Amino acid sequence: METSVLPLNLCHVQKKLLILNRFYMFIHSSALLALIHYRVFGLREMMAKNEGMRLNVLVPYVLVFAAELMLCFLWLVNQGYRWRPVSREVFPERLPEDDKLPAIDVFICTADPSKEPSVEVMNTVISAMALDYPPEKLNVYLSDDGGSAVTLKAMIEAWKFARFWLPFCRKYGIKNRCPEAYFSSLDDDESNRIEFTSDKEKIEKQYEKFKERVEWIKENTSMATSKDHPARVEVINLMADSDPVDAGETMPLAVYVSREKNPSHPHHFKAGALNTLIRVSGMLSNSPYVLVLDCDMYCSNPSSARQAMCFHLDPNKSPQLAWVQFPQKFHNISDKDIYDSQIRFAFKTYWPGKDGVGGPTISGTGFYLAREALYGLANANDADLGELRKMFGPSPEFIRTALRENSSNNHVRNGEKLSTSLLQETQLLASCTFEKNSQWGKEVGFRYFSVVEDYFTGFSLHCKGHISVYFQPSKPAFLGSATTNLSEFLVQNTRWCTGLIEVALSKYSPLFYGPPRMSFLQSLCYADLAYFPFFWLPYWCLAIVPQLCLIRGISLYPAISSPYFIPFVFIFISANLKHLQEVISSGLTIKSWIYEQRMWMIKSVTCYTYGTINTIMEKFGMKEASFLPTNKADDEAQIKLYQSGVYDFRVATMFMAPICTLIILNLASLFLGGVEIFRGRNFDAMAVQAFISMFIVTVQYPVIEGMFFRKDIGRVQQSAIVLSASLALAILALGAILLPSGF
Ligand SMILES: O=c1ccn([C@@H]2O[C@H](COP(=O)(O)OP(=O)(O)O[C@H]3O[C@H](CO)[C@@H](O)[C@H](O)[C@H]3O)[C@@H](O)[C@H]2O)c(=O)[nH]1
Ligand SMILES: [Mn+2]
Repeated sequence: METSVLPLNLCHVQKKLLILNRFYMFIHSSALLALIHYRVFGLREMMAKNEGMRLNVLVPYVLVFAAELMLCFLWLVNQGYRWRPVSREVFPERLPEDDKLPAIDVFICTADPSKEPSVEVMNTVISAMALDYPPEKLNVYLSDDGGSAVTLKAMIEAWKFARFWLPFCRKYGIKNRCPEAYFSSLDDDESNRIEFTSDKEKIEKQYEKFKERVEWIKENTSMATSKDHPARVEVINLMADSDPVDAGETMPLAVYVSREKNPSHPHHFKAGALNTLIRVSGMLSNSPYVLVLDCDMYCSNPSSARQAMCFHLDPNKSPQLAWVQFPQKFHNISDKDIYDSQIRFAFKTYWPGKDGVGGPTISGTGFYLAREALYGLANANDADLGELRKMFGPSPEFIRTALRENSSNNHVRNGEKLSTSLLQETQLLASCTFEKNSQWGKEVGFRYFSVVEDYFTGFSLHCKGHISVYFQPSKPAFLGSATTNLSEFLVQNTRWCTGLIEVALSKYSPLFYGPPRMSFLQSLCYADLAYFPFFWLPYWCLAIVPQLCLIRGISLYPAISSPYFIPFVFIFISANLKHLQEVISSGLTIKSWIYEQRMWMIKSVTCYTYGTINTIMEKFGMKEASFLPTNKADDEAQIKLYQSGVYDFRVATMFMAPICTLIILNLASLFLGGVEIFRGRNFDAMAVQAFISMFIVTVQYPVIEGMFFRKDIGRVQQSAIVLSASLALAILALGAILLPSGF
């Protein structure tokens, strides 16, 4: 046995951050205890004094206290990821020889060529085929949920172009292997040799031709997607005419899969598509590892496969390692990322923290997963065929591949025609009835329980004892298109919140389901993700109750002269400084801190609120689950607004109204309360409430601008303003009726 083998990867605990985090947890929680102490005693005092028993004073006090308790609880579950943040390092040069590397199946999902432009999707396909990995060990599967002829034809074109692109990349060691990104980037670090320059010109022309052909296909083929079509599996290598341009160049296997769709069968959105790919690929290549990509997430750095293998092939790794997650990064983030489209918090702060306590959750795209983990065969070792059918469905051929009883079917790549029986089998595996009476979506494959299939599948695998790893390379491995307009962003976030609340309000609620199955800290991390949409409860409350009381002169917070004023101020400052520290150590500036605060408030009163309502309606059967893919097609005017940091308020009234109502209400309370305070009444006791309104109004200033001062297309629509003003008036009137004057 060799003992001096150098490790393939290292894990570093971020010691300084760990100490800072734990110190912060300690002092912040002490201040929270002081706050609770103040509230409990305040309540007792109120009860003791007879006049204090007036319900209309007690109710606002109790509401604010309840909101604060909720915030304390959410703060508490938010600490899991702060406990032990880590970072990782890999040494791909220490990997075994190419011929000893395991094969990888790449899964790319697309659903609709009008929302997900084919050229962009094909760039993802091409960049995946061009990963720095032995091509005979790379198999790229594209799932087309729209069953669109455009996508199939475009994929054939992509494959033909890749036959030139791959040798070019290999020959010159091109680092950016997504053609669109490569040709539009200015930094050209390749050599300037004459041969290279002429080759580059040639390939660029071919790329332009490829794009033209895809455009031609789009113009001459129906762009319609269908919810009712048979299964179709095509091996692109066999379809593209195979005049051997570069004889000797091995190409990865490329397969187009469009599963059968039928309106009377649930299709489970992306999770359903991925499960079909698992089965079909099991028949055709059956690689032990799987890379999952969204159709817009191209491989920006071809090294990711080898980097991931530094974990999966580590001889010292735990046999439980199921996936290596890379961060989601985006190519279209503005310096002024006003919507926090990059989801900084998750990928820069949260995931490294989770990595220290059991591993990050699956983030939908950019992860290398061990196929076996999805089969859950560990407990089914000596299951008989009957039991296996109950798990995997009625295909003995597929079961054999899952048990790895037949060697992988490499004949497909070698140019042999797909045998009719094999083809029929894949079609059966992609049919919409195949999963009936099986464990697909439950115990096998990606889980269907929630529309955030990534979160729930990760949770489920972690509950089964698997672990995962988060790796952030210095050069981003994958780049996608983030949603950069408010409308799209709010719809997407509402979908996520709906999915998370589905889990939070179910028997899988992480604080209950997690602890017997995973560490408490890891359960906290999952709980935090599932519960954060509940922020809407305290946010609504704190945006209305203190304000109405301010107008009526009812004090809900300690006076400046009271010793309890200190913990309140401390909590506010400490929480915000911590947030600021996390923003700054993510490499951003104080501006991003304000953007995040703003979006947090906006999302709370819209996405989080509607997400909860959606889930409750689904539970009562009043609404069906849905997954509307985001729009990835560019809208020039909208991109311009985002790039210049101007909010685009062309948003459905349903989203705009809650935001505007609360802002108008806060403006009114600031004004009316301010007048009273100016008259010399009770400033000492009302200061905190005045500050809350002031804070909200200041942070949300761009919305005020959008309502009253902007004239461009992105301003808030008149109808939304009128509706919001009326709603705000109604709330004010209600306050005036229900609350006694404290002056
Ligand atoms: O019925 C569907 C719906 C979507 N998709 C594909 O799923 C991917 C993600 O969809 P997108 O519209 O980009 O949603 P996002 O909200 O941006 O996706 C994030 O959130 C999802 C969970 O809600 C995860 O699955 C994704 O990986 C993650 O990037 C895309 O490639 C779609 O083509 C399908 O294949 N079938
Ligand atoms: Mn997306």
